Amino acid sequence: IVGGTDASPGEWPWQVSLHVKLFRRRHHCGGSIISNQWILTAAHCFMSRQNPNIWRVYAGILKQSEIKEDTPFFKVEEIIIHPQYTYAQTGYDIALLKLDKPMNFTDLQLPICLPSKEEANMLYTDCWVIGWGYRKERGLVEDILQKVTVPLMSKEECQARYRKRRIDDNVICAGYDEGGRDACKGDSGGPLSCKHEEVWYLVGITSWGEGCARPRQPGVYTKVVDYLDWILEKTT
Ligand SMILES: COC(=O)Nc1ccc2c(c1)CCCCCCC[C@H](NC(=O)/C=C/c1cc(Cl)ccc1-n1cnnn1)c1nc-2c(Cl)[nH]1
Repeated sequence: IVGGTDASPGEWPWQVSLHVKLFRRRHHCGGSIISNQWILTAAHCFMSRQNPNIWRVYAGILKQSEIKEDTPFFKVEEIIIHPQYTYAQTGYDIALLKLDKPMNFTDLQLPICLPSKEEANMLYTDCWVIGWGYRKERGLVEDILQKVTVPLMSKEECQARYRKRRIDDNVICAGYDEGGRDACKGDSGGPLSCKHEEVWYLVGITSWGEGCARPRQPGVYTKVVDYLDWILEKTT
């Protein structure tokens, strides 16, 4: 996260850290708890790593340094990648992880609400992107979870910023024309969370951008409300 501040314990209880256990263990992507057995994240996190056995889901943590060999984690039973996904810039950047057993909810690990179809065109005004990603394009994974507020922008405005690309319908863009605050490497898969009438909704999944926090290069997020049918089909 570029231009953010430290999160507090329990502030974002739906945020998880997805680790890959290969030669060494390391943070790979963010994700969001949407029920006691399902995590919603980005499809691009799994390119060439689709074997569920190498993944570890750490929930209820604020700092990466809380994760040690004996720190409890959830195993992944199944990885479901959207069938139309090819790569982040062409959309469908969404995936579901089924945990091998249901998690108990605590003050530090709780689900976030999925947006409702009725509110698909809602203009959310209190949106935050969070993660342990880099603070700048050439950086390192952060220890303390970072948060930054970003304004949503219209599809037309986003298309105008990314003229070389086709910004399709099922993404949502967020960022500042002057730059300075954005997601960055290591934040992908995590939530774009928006608060509306005291309830938090999972409006976006951190997907891609042209550099981090550059002027007029907003972050591009998978628009979760456009995938509600797919999510419900796969999780019920
Ligand atoms: C110590 O552990 C680590 O260093 N871990 C570790 C550290 C870093 C990384 C990994 C592991 C995962 C790499 C492969 C999967 C994922 C590959 C793509 C992924 N993208 C993002 O997270 C965000 C993109 C992004 C999103 C928005 Cl909304 C806006 C601008 C963005 N950026 C544009 N340029 N940079 N960011 C990424 N993630 C990393 C990189 Cl490196 N790139």
